[in-house]
Amino acid sequence: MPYTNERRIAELAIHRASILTERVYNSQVKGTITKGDKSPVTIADLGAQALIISSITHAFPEDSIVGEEDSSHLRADRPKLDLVWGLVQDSLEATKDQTSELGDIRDDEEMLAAIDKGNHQGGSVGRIWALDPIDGTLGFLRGAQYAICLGLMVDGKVQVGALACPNLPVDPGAPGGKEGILLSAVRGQGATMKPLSTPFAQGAPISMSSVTDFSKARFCEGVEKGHSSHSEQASIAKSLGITAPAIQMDSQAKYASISRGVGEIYLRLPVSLSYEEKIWDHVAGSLIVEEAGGVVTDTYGNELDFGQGRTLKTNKGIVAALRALHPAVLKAVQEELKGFKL
Ligand SMILES: Nc1ncnc2c1ncn2[C@@H]1O[C@H](COP(=O)(O)O)[C@@H](OP(=O)(O)O)[C@H]1O
Ligand SMILES: [Mg+2]
Ligand SMILES: [Mg+2]
Ligand SMILES: [Mg+2]
Repeated sequence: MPYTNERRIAELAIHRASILTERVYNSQVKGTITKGDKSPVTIADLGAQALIISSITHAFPEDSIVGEEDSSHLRADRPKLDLVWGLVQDSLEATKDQTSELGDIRDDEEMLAAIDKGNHQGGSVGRIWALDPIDGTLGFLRGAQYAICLGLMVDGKVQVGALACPNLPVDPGAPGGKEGILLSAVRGQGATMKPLSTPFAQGAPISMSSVTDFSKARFCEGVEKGHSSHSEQASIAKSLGITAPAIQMDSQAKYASISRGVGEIYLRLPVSLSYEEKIWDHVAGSLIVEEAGGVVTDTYGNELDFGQGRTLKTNKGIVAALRALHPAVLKAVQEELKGFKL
């Protein structure tokens, strides 16, 4: 089957990174830095990016990588660099049985170089991985949902996607139970899920819910009001006859959630006309939802065009829904946004 090895390496790489992010999540020291756009990045984002990029480079040395972060802050801050290098070494040690498949990192210089290999500009030619080492950094800092997200685009089209959601329950029916899931998909081969604690296990196929009655449907949205318009999303839900309150969570855990039947719709309506969605915020999640029986478009009803560079330049917002519900959801979105100058 095509992309079997890419899927396996993607799953193992994000699992390896999750050992580091969970260690930081459970510790007091997050080492938060505020980036130029005022958003936060932590030592966990940087360590996870290093581990994943070095794993991908080991397995597929010819491939390019678009990663969210860069090493500039670490190069200017020796104590933070030492902290990240220590965490990376611990995670390499914890996964040393995977060194032949995922490779090693010899020293802190090699770690910094791995982080910076994510500086590719993207585009519609060749094999390009898109990586979000921690999606939902604000959720991560709040002790809520976050996701480690990795996908492979070939000539601008997503072919492989993998998501680790360390804080989603393994059994959605038992929210207090064991946490941590690993989802993946290959285009045309379906989506699967397994506990994050068993990355070598065979994943179980997942599919979206079969609820087609809006009065029983649920929609997901982000927590951050600055990232999507809650008021417009509420008004759309009302116009569709949705009565259940919105399921709010940070990160691509929303895509993970609807792809395994918890919620039927994910809306991300733009709050500003100028913001361009980043490809790493959608590559993995959108493929997993499509392979689980959903449709993902922007608010114009257009496919997401991942071949435009590091951002989804030609798209605005996200409308993800169960295939049978998508046309009605899109119509309601477009009605609501009429005055917004789409
Ligand atoms: N104005 C904006 N509109 C939409 N998304 C935004 C935004 N500002 C930041 N984001 C993105 O929203 C992502 C989190 O999504 P959500 O709000 O669904 O949890 C962030 O990912 P990171 O946390 O990886 O930086 C960031 O890329
Ligand atoms: Mg960020
Ligand atoms: Mg993100
Ligand atoms: Mg991120």
